[in-house]
Amino acid sequence: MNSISQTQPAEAEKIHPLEVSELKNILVALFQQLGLFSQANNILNDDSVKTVDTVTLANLLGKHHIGYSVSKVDKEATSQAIHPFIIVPDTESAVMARRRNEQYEIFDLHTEQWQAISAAKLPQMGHVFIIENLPASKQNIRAFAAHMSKRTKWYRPVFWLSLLSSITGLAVPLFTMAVYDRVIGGQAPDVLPTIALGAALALGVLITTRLTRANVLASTSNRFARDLSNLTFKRLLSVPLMVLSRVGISNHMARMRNAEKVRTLLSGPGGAGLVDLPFTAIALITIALLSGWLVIVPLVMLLLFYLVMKAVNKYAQSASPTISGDYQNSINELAKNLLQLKTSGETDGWNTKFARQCKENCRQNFLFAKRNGLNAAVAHAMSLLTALVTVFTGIFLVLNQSISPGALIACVMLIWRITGPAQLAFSSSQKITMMDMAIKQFDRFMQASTENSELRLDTPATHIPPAISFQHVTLRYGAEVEPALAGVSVDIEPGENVAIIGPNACGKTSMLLAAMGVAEAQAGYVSVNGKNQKQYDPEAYRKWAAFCPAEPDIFPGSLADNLRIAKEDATDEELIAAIKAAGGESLFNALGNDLNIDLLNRGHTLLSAVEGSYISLARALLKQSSLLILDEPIANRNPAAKAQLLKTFNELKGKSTVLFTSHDQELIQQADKVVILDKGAVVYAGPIPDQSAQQPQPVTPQESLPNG
Ligand SMILES: Nc1ncnc2c1ncn2[C@@H]1O[C@H](COP(=O)(O)OP(=O)(O)OP(=O)(O)O)[C@@H](O)[C@H]1O
Repeated sequence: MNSISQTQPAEAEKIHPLEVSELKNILVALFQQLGLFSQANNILNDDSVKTVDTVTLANLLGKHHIGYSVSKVDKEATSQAIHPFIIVPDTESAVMARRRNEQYEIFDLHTEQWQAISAAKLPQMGHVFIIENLPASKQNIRAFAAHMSKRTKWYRPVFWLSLLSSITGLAVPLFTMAVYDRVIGGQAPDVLPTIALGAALALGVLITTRLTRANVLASTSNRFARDLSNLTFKRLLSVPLMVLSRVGISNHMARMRNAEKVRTLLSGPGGAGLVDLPFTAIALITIALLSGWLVIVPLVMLLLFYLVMKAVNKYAQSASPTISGDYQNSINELAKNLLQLKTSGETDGWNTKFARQCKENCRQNFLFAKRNGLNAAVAHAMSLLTALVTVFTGIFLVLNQSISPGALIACVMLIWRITGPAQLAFSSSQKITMMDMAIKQFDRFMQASTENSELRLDTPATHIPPAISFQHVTLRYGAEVEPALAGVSVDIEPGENVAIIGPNACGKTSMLLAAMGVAEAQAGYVSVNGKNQKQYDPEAYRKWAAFCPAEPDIFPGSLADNLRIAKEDATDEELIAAIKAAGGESLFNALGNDLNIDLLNRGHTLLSAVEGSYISLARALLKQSSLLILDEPIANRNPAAKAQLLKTFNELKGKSTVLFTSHDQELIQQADKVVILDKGAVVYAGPIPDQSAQQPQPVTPQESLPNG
């Protein structure tokens, strides 16, 4: 995928907050014009894309791997456009246009024809989405570099500001020289005010350019960090679950933190030092002009500086802490399992482990800090030495009267303008190494395959309950482990209510995850309405299918915030109806019938697991989907909540296809069909067995069903 395509939504966000009429049709037409007919159909048939604003436009281009850029309407940009482009004016409706030879054409949505138009008639105010490359383009293996190059504008002002600041930075040494040689040596005090005024002016310019440049660099690095965070997060969401679960949470956190490392690339003194480094050439040229061959001395010293610092840096890097990752993992684990640890009373072992890691972490960090201290001290000493050697060599030139004393003083002052940035750049070398690693990791991550592809563009028919068929599904979570599902074949009719039951770890959840398309089978497939589930657009499919996990996930915010994750535009009435249908009336009452109370901060009480499960189930019910996939929706409910949930289940019959796992016999009894799993294989699939026909003694159906 081209990284560019995903960098722009944040840019697009601020440009056109209003909904743009017909933008969806324009986007569909654009895809058709680009020859991407499946993608065009995907957008056209996706019910969740009702209206398109510029953010959605950017997201949809990104989703379908179209590389694009957004800028203010600009003749130069549009005249270079190879593909059709979309102009979103500030006031009028959006248009799709293209350049044909020397002429522009705009697309008429009604006649579906291109019509010639003069350049002057194209909207002049607004933003233009230029299509840069199509999905077939080769994957960019240097995603970060590609992203950097998109932000072309930042380095131009930085270049000019740095140049100006380097030139005005010459002022102080040169004025000092003038004072020494002309005012003192030449006995001409009358020129002093002019020199002072010039020096003040130069200093003013120097300070202003430095401040402005610091702002540009800080804002650029923040933009990078923001874009990279967005890109990483989006990519995380589109990587298949199996890949994500193999990698682990700490890695995801490290990835998100990479953006922070990149933030330090340009901001701060290290960044300024790096930017200034090429401009030290100006100081070197000035030294050469003032003192001739004396310039060789700082040049040789700089080479020595470089060699010594390289060795010292290597020495410092060899002490880079290696335990940081493990230490961070321990902290995460500790925070997550604090309650279990306290209740188990087995804290001694953890204490010892944690204290050991803490001590080792401190030891490694101390050693590293010590070596970095040495690094800084050597860099400082080398700077001093360079200045001193220049002074000592220069004295002979002064005594020879080859150069004036003022020129020597100016040269020594200029040496600091060279060694200063060099010192800063060297002291940032650790940051640079870390950032280099972060960039490489980012590039690798951007190459990870995602679930989205041009083969997955069908949108499901969301208004009818689907038929679902598991066809010889075999699913394993790792090469070395037994399959969680082994050749599972089950047919589920539209509107059927199916209970998946069996002992613990028999593969019930895995079957639900396969139906959701988040766990991918290695063999066999799941078909939905006769189509392989993998043909559907993963986002559209999961927007439609309502899933309730066994472990509730509560996000910071209120009950309303937590429920609207499932349906953004749900009314308060819908939210209340959903929480009640999930059996969570008691939770709603406990919250004072207020949807907007912060769940995590209400008097510092936390939600119980069952309260959380009401919210998870309510989220699923809120979607009013024709496909419900529920993992243990009824576990540990009180009788009133359970009765309500049984009623809800009854009401769903025929309207939605429902797959659920449960150990609750009453709920299982309501199902139209049961699938009994054992060690990942189906041992029975069909209507609830008629117990009386099989048993000589009448037994309750509950007794005959496997009880997990
Ligand atoms: N993400 C995963 N990574 C590795 N193994 C997994 C993963 N999820 C499940 N498993 C393994 O797959 C097998 C089936 O697990 P699954 O959760 O599907 O069973 P289950 O019947 O739902 O169990 P339970 O009733 O305990 O919820 C188990 O052996 C489990 O350890």
